[in-house]
Amino acid sequence: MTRDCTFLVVGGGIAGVSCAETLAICCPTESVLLLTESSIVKSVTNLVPVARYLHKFDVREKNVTELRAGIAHIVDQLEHIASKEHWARTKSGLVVKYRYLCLCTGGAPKLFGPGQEERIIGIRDTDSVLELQRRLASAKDVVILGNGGIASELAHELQSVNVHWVIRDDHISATFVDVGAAEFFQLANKETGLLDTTTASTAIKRMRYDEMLPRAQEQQQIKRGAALGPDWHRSYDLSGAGSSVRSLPKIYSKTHIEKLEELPDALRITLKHDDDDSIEQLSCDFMVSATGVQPRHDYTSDVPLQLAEDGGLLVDEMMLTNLSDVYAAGDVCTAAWSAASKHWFQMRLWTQARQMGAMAGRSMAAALENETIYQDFCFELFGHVTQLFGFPVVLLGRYNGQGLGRDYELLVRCTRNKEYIKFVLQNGRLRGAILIGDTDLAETCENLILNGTDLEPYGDDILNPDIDIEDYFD
Ligand SMILES: Cc1cc2nc3c(=O)[nH]c(=O)nc-3n(C[C@H](O)[C@H](O)[C@H](O)COP(=O)(O)OP(=O)(O)OC[C@H]3O[C@@H](n4cnc5c(N)ncnc54)[C@H](O)[C@@H]3O)c2cc1C
Ligand SMILES: NC(=O)C1=CN([C@@H]2O[C@H](COP(=O)(O)OP(=O)(O)OC[C@H]3O[C@@H](n4cnc5c(N)ncnc54)[C@H](OP(=O)(O)O)[C@@H]3O)[C@@H](O)[C@H]2O)C=CC1
Repeated sequence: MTRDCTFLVVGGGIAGVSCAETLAICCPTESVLLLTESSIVKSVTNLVPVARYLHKFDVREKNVTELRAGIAHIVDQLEHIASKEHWARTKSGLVVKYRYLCLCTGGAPKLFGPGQEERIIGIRDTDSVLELQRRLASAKDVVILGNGGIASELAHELQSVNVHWVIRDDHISATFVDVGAAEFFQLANKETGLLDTTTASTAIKRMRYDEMLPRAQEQQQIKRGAALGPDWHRSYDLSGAGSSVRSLPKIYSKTHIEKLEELPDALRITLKHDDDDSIEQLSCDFMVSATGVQPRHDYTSDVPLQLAEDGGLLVDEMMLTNLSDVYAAGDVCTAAWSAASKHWFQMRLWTQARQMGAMAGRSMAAALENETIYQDFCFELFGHVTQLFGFPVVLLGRYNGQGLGRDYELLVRCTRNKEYIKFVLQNGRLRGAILIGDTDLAETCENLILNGTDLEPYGDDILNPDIDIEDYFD
């Protein structure tokens, strides 16, 4: 069995669908074929600009048959790529001859432990959330391991269950925010409902911080499925079998798991606290290992695909891999140019999956037409819009001083239970920002970062609540 197409895109997540849609728009007379494991694919809807580079959007699941006209599909799994001869083979034995190929096969949760434990789960796709829900229904104690996006969401969303949150850092949500913002969230969480906004007091602080260096990633395990959409937890009841009185998660900071034991009716976890090497034991019904993503490329190729240290397929600015006419986008790839970018770096997020998918589509279309194109301007500035602990959050540029060494200053404005604004300044220039709450500062910060405006003359006034900096710089 064989099939021909000009463009073959593999993966029905946001990267694959964005790539296929871009190709269908750029090359309406060419054949675009989407090869996907599942007939349910993801697409972006309700795209709303928050600033010039920042967008909010919803992710919708739809049947692959509902994709725009001009995109054909096959529900199957990629097994092998013969890049020199320009064909790919699927698990069911179908050979697809292509001119250009794009790999958008996403990632899988990287679980803690050897991967055999029945009581450790990861969250990635709809199936994994249904499994979480099933286990929660009879659970009284749950451990969350990890300090990134999923852990932060679950710590806020799980109800009627005792949540034990084990983190290696000294503060919560460390992949996204600093210690000050973490305190802001925890305080707001405790005081929700008691807030009197009229008496909220504002404090401004300037301080120097050391860079928080990334730690080595550990255990890995491969699982299937397209990743969930933003606000995925709103569509599911995440209640346990315990008391319905809302209790805050118990946080075990600067703590490692020393040992895991699977008992007939529980998981016993031995914790070691880094500060004093003390040992503590916990028993839980199950543990959610929210410990990051492992790029997923469980197919073979005639020429080995070049991998980055984190296991991603290395791609250049045009999203091209080391294989001729083979591109990659989204969670499966690692941006080779990331380290050299002034204001952008890679994080495995929806926004970047969408941008990379579209960029790969444009590159493939340009290659077919023999045209030269440039990298999209969206890769000039890192931007992420999300929601943490019920607050809108905007992250811009090197928001945690990533890659700036020790050579930067922080300017922070905090209004309890209302807003937390952090500017990362280097040589008087804004290099990054964390904006929590309805600050309306996203576009101004984008401009200040990209224009490299000298903010030295304004001193701490730059965050003075009595000065409208939006007006100031417009
Ligand atoms: C619980 C959760 C919440 C998240 N929340 C947010 C958020 O709020 N904001 C945000 O920015 N990001 C969030 N993310 C991250 C975001 O979902 C991912 O970065 C993004 O979805 C990656 O898209 P992708 O298309 O690269 O990969 P995926 O969505 O993983 O899609 C990969 C696709 O490839 C298919 N595939 C894999 N191998 C093969 C093969 N051999 N043959 C055929 N098909 C194959 C898979 O079935 C899948 O359809 C979240 C992730 C998770 C897990
Ligand atoms: N709102 C949003 O934007 C959301 C985004 N996401 C995205 O989905 C993906 C998956 O999320 P998630 O799994 O939370 O991944 P993240 O990469 O966000 O976080 C992984 C966390 O696990 C920690 N970790 C890794 N290994 C271990 C270990 N062996 N023991 C203890 N802790 C460990 C990491 O610590 P360290 O940094 O020290 O290695 C880090 O805190 C990510 O790309 C994330 O950005 C998910 C949910 C919400």
